[in-house]
Amino acid sequence: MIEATGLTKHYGRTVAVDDLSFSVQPGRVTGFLGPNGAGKSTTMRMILGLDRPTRGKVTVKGQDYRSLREPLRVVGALLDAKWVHPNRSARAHLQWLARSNRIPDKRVDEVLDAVGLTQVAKRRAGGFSLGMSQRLGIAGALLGDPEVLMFDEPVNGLDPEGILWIRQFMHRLAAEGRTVFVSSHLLSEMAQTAQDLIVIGRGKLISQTSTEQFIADATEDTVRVRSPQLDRLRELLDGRARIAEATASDGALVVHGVEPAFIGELAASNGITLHELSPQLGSLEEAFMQLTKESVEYHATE
Ligand SMILES: Nc1ncnc2c1ncn2[C@@H]1O[C@H](COP(=O)(O)OP(=O)(O)OP(=O)(O)O)[C@@H](O)[C@H]1O
Repeated sequence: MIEATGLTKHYGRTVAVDDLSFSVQPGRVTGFLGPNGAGKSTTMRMILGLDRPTRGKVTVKGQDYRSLREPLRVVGALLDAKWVHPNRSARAHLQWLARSNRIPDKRVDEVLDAVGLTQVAKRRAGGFSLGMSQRLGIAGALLGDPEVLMFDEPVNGLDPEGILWIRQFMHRLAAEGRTVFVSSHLLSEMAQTAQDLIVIGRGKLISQTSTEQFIADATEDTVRVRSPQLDRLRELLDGRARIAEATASDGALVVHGVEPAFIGELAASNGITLHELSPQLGSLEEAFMQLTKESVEYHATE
């Protein structure tokens, strides 16, 4: 569990993090979402004691990171996948990390296996692809078998296979009861990875909610419908008070103001065949951009 209260960080006149309060729960993947420069990395660095807050505080399992006696056993983090000695092998890199934290060598083989790097453990880490480097970084984060894991933009630059692997791996870690906190500037990615979302912009909290709720709010009652009996369906919909607007586009009807289930039931009870009945997820990115627009503009004019 991670808890921030009034967390604030100034760099000279730049307010990187501004009175941020949130909590990250165990057993779930929590997405930390915000446009570039929103303050995600700064917040993560403060959680890890790499930066001191100007005001406020952040604790991990109720404690300040700096007061943890064996921090690697409590929090594991991947901030920068390229943070390895290029000439060291993957195993040597992990052994060095393990030994400096009094973690037994056998744990190195366990984490190599967990991330699927056993076969290449003797190869020099400097020659690793980005996907392999990310796996090595994650192996390092897992060394102390910590309850809390943090990943800063872990899927940046990865191919679809790598993204899928990371996503599934995070779900597995959360299912084991761990607290998984992962940052991204892509809502579409987070919507598929995270169960909870903490959205920030310009260092300030914009929203803290479940991903499901965020999507429900963002895509509220916009549904695309295709049917060979579209005119009939339109007539039926037009008669309903809850219809806000109905417009035809590329042969489909875009309906606002009602839920998909309502349209499905209406169609079924009138013997209308549906070829498509889809909630509009396209508006998800729009909702995110709308939410964070001010913060992006602020940075663009800085
Ligand atoms: N060491 C520093 N010195 C001065 N300003 C900094 C420092 N670190 C971050 N900042 C500024 O603080 C703000 C937040 O940056 P931060 O890197 O935390 O954002 P971010 O959300 O992680 O962005 P990105 O997605 O681009 O990594 C930015 O305006 C950045 O320029």
